[in-house]
Amino acid sequence: MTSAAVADRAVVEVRGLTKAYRRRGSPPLVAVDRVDLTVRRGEVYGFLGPNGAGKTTTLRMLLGLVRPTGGTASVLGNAPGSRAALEATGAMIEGPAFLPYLSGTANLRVVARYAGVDASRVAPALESVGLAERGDDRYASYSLGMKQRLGVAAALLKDPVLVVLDEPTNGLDPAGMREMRTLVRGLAGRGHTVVLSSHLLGEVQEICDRVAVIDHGRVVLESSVEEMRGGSELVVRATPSDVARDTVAALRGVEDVRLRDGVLAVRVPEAQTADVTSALVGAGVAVTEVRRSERQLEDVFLELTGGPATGGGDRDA
Ligand SMILES: Nc1ncnc2c1ncn2[C@@H]1O[C@H](COP(=O)(O)OP(=O)(O)OP(=O)(O)O)[C@@H](O)[C@H]1O
Repeated sequence: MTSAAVADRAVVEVRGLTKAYRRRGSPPLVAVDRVDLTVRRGEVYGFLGPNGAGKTTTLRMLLGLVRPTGGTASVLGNAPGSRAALEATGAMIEGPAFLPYLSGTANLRVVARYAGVDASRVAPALESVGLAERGDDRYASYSLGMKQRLGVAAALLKDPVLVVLDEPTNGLDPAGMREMRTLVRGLAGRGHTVVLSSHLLGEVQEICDRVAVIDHGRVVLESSVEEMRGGSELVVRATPSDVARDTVAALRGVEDVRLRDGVLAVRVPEAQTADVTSALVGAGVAVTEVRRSERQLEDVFLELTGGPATGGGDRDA
């Protein structure tokens, strides 16, 4: 294969991946149902879905920790769990486990020895998660955000092509979340490919390049975050609103106009915003507000699944 072909090859390819758990006296529980995914080199790929959707099970299959009952998965062309796949992959899954009485540095040395990685990798890994100065402090003294970042540092010890992070911001306060987002984007900036799971729409929207939306084990959408938002809309408040709607609908370039609760949502190229305003004024309509609004991932999720994005009354979404 040429080097260009290697660079183009997907880092993760998943086709028809399925995991059914047998249950005594009941039909099997299909945790992951015929999932197709492609993760390209250098992107941050988000796996978005409510609790219990099957995200962790899928990630565990990518790491060779859970055996699929159907379909295929590959990491850089290798079977998950194979030596070649493991060498190319670093992961933080279901919370990092470290020894509380050891320092961050000492903990990473333990992980490095266990993983057969040279101890010289510990310092750069700490550095890349912003913990270089706290490396000598005991793990027990770390904030939750620091603990999570040490988990990412452990995943980076091998300097892997692929970094898999299961709910990396789970439980973090807003400052910790922000640090983790910056860290993840930085990983992609340094050439790593990142696959992460999240049940937080806003987070995925901010960090990821592409997203798979998963619901009840099925991928209901795989696309770029940009495409998923579907471009921006113009929000217009004007009275009388029905005259405003008809005026805007008659304009060239307007793709769609919807009137909801007295507010118009207009799909129109950004360059034509001024045309909308002047047409309304020309029609004698009183305009009180014209602004651009991004379509949120939350709206997309509702459209796709017919339900809210977080199950079980989760904290924020
Ligand atoms: N070892 C197992 N045995 C039986 N059922 C399991 C097992 N692991 C997961 N499941 C079930 O599979 C489904 C998907 O679980 P999974 O943990 O993959 O979801 P998730 O999207 O990661 O959600 P969460 O964020 O809550 O972990 C759930 O219904 C879960 O109860």
